[in-house]
Amino acid sequence: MRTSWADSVSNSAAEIAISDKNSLRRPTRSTYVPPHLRSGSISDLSGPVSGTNGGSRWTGSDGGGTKPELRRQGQGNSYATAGRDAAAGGGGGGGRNNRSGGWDRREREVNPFGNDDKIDDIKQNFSEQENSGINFDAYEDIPVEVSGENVPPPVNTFAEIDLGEILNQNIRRCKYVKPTPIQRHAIPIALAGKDLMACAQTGSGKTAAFCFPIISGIMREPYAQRSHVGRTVYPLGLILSPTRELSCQIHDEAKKFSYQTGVKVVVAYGGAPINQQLRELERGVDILVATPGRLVDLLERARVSLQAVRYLALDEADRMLDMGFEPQIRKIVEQMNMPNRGVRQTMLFSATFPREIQRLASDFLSNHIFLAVGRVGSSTDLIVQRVEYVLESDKRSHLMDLLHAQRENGNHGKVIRDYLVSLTLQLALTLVFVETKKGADSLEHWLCMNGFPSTTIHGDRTQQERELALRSFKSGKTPILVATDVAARGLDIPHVAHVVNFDLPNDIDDYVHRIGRTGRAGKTGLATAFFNESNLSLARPLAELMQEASQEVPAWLTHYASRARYGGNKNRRSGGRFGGSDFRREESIGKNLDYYSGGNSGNAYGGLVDISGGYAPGVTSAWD
Ligand SMILES: Nc1ncnc2c1ncn2[C@@H]1O[C@H](COP(=O)(O)OP(=O)(O)OP(=O)(O)O)[C@@H](O)[C@H]1O
Repeated sequence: MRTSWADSVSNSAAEIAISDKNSLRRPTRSTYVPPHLRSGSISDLSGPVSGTNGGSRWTGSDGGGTKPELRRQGQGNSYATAGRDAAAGGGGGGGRNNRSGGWDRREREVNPFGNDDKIDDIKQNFSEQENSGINFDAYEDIPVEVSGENVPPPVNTFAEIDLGEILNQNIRRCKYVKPTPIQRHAIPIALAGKDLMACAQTGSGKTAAFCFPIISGIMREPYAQRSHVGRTVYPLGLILSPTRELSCQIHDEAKKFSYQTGVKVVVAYGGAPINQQLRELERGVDILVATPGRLVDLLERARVSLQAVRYLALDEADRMLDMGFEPQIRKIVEQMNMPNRGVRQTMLFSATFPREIQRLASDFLSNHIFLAVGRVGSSTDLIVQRVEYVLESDKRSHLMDLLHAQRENGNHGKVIRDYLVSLTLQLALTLVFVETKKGADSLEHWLCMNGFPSTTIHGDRTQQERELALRSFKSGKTPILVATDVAARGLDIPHVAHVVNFDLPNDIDDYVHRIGRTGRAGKTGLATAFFNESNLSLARPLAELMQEASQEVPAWLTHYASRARYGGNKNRRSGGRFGGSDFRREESIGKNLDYYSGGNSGNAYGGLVDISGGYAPGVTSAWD
């Protein structure tokens, strides 16, 4: 059995267990009405609703739960004006609608950029060459596939998007000079209020692609004040992710993006003391970033209600909707009073999107736009992939050889380069993936004994240990991290130069996410995999993947691939690159229907479009 599975399931199971225990123990409060039993809107509830208009604030002035694109009509002026006002106020305004929520957070808000807050300096020093970390050349000519109705055109610069001055300042503080391809396409779609299923390669900036529109949308909300009823809070935005560490990371990013906008972002995840999270929630929340287990707990305690959610984003959406998480997600989205699809705006993001998960995901979407940027489900060309035949019994000595070679090349440990000028730490970190939690501990111990400072992250460690391990790895104190699949998705750790698949996963998508911990944001990386007879089901998809990424495929792997039958369903790639094209299109073609021919005429992006190459509907895309 794969660890990735065991880990995520055991993590979420642990979170459910906590939640079950708590809900059983919790004394019934006489005043408490469980959210799912409340039939009315927030405004129907008696009790002190803090906020000018209670339930109607998120529905807009019509009070009727209109779609964002409808709501936004005619708001352009106030939006722009408020942005100007905020800018005139020195960049510290409470957003376009002065989202004070009854308290002034500006004084208390910690600057997530540290002291590096001299916007004018940043502006002055800005140039594409020196900034950003993103090598945009690496993303030139990237194939883009969009399908759906009335797709807004992409933008080339952040300036073309009306995000408002404060958000733009934060983008500059992040040193983002221009949008990445996924951001160029996804942000205008999301700002138009469309539901979105977006696939883009690992490390290509998906987090900002869903955070910017949510923050901007909340800043546009006509009724600015944050509401709560008793101790229940009503976030407007909900971002779900599969692991605690990823939720923390998204939270950190979102806090940077929303700095001084007045939009408050709170994180809730299992394994950490819930009381602290409850206290944070009580101070107010506009965007809640959460893992599903802890969110269910908060919902059952009625400390969070989803009734006001206007924006729902699932990061690593294919993982969130696979067998491990799907029941929990369905419960959260369908049984906890969240506004229906079509009323809320739903955005699903991942680097991989198998077709069967796309089909399942459409239950949560309304007339969505499908967007694929880059070779979906594939690795980026920035990652050099090597696969080596290594017997189980030889794996440790083989790893040792790799690490020694790396050390000799001066590629390991901490090298301080140009300290006085840039204070940049140039780290070369190695991430080693193994199958089991026990295997992780044992390999880490062995590496340490052999003079390679290492640490480990997996589901059997306490959250405190996990966070400590991650910090120690990031800082270079322990430049080797031995991990199970708990670290496979989403984590954005600078300077990971080498990913070693000591044990290969069973699923090619997991491989894609694992190696995607390196070669991020335009930087190059190396991924080495140890392959042997126990990985036969992966031979074919791995060989295909490497070939497509212009990697050297060893002859022995090609041989195994030609003999191999596909293992599980998920590794079957016929009919679409890892679900890299819109399943609606594939199905309509299968049924000989022209799904996109109706209702799209007159819109430049109304049908299936390859923006880089410009092929017509029905023509196979660059990676099919
Ligand atoms: N426009 C931009 N300019 C420069 N850097 C950017 C830009 N957008 C994002 N980044 C940086 O790129 C890195 C990768 O972004 P992010 O973590 O959002 O990738 P991702 O696509 O979500 O990856 P994964 O699929 O692994 O989750 C981050 O360090 C982020 O700060």
